[in-house]
Amino acid sequence: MIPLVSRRIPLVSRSVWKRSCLHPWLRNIHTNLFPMAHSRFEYVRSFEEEGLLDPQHWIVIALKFKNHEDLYRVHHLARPNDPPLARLMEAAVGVVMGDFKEIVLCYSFSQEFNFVFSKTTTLYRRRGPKLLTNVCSLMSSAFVHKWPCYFELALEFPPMIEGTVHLLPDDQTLRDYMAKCQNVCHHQNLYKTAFWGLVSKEGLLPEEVMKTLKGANEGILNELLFSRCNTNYNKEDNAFKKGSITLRKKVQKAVMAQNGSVTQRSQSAVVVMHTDFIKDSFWSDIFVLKQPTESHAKLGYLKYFEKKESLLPHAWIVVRIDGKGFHNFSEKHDFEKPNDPRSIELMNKAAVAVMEKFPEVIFSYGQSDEYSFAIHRYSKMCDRQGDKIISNIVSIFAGVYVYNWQRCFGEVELQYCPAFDARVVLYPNNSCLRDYFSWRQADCHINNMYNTCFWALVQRGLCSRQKADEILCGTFSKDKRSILLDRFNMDYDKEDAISRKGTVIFRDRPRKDLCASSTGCEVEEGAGCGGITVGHFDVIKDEFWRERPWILGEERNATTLDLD
Ligand SMILES: Nc1nc2c(ncn2[C@@H]2O[C@H](COP(=O)(O)OP(=O)(O)OP(=O)(O)O)[C@@H](O)[C@H]2O)c(=O)[nH]1
Ligand SMILES: [Mg+2]
Repeated sequence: MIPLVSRRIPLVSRSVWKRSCLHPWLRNIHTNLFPMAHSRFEYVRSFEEEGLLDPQHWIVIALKFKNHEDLYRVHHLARPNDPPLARLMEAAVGVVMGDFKEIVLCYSFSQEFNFVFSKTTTLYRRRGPKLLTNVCSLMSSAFVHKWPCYFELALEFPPMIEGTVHLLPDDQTLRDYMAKCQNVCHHQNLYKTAFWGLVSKEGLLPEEVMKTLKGANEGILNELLFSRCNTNYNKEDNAFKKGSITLRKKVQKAVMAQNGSVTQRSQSAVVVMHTDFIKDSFWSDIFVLKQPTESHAKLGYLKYFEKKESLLPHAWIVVRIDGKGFHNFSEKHDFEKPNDPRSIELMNKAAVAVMEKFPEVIFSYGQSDEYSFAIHRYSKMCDRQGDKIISNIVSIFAGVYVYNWQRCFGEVELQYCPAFDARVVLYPNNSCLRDYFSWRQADCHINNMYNTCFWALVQRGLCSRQKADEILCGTFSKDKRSILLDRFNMDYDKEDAISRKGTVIFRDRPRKDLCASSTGCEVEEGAGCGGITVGHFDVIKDEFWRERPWILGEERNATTLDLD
């Protein structure tokens, strides 16, 4: 068994943060040592909302691949449906359902996915954004991870997935929701089959086909397929006509005991079916609902069950991404301690990709397994719908993370698909926004100093992890500095800025005259290309912001706080 201390101490930001109240910088502000210090920056946490979902409702996480059309075009996939792509999507759904046992059902077709969490789930205390982004990012990373199993051609770009959360109060609503999705699948697929049928069989241009099919109803489409494309739609593959239903089923499995005898055990397995679940039989025989339900024709009312949260206009939007279970992930992939440059590089690549994809993101800051993105206060990104913003960003981040894994980690194989959660926080003015980033950088500093001492003590064989914790418990920044200097001849300030300060990314300055040396900042070599600068600056001091007033659009009063 791993001693509690090994799980608690190394790089666990929250626990180290709690101890950080002993840091002199914080000590000056608040002398109360326990429980948590209330630094001037820490107040920014009070802007965070949890987004708890009502109890006893089915939770549906609906995802849609936004760059699906580009995927088809760029990778020359078969129209109207590409079978390997469908199998890849099924495999990615399997990964998500394997990780989240609380998902009881998933209905997917084309580029849309509906993951249903059980009514009673208490996963993440039913925090909507956390459920949404974990599922969304895992879907993205699984898609990228599994792509080579289905295609020889390399994947050109990661998926961009937009997600929404739907809260359904009873079994009838769940059935209606699913029926509506299968209806959409049917109509979309019929149209697509007719469209691409005419393009390929008659050599028509897509624009011409669009004109021909304008306003065509189901009967016309069927007839057109039959007479002009020699296709009987009823004989098309059920996987595309009806979509895929993935659910858990009890199956009997033969298990061999130690004495060699074989017994049958009932186990839960994920199965995929392509059936009609508009009919009663699905709900009475396969996915048995507790309440009686019936088939409804009018389903328009379902749109009111989408959880929609419009973010306040003119407020700064911060999206913070955090790796799921990265303590284990880093152990599994043998990350260097306390900081692995490969991991930092990979996180930075993913963050740069987010900034390149979304021009609204004006600034970002990352450390350890987290990244925060500031979206311009006047941005209308995704109509300022919080769930859409976080899902778009987290899907790109996770996809690029996996996409670049080999580039950064070389021979080290990715053992499983990583997931990230994301939350959105609003800040009313520049001052609060700066305090937010100061808070994150202070956290980085505190963790890093602690971890540098901790691993120096442990890795150089001076003591056990438990002993190192005892030595460092209650120490101030100056104590840690002298431990490093006296015992290891390490000057903390000369350690890499990338570890001490984290990584800052911002859109390039319009002024050409600003250079790294004049600001005293440390900029990575080769950074600054493509209109985005990646560096390791101090964003707590005024200097950074004063010299780059275009980032926030205005100046603010000087802050007197410093790290030490
Ligand atoms: N060795 C090593 N570990 C790292 C590095 N970056 C991140 N980690 C690990 O990632 C963890 C991130 O902390 P948390 O986000 O609080 O922990 P978590 O395990 O991801 O848990 P949740 O975020 O709650 O899912 C750290 O505690 C480290 O264990 C690195 O460069 N080297
Ligand atoms: Mg984490």
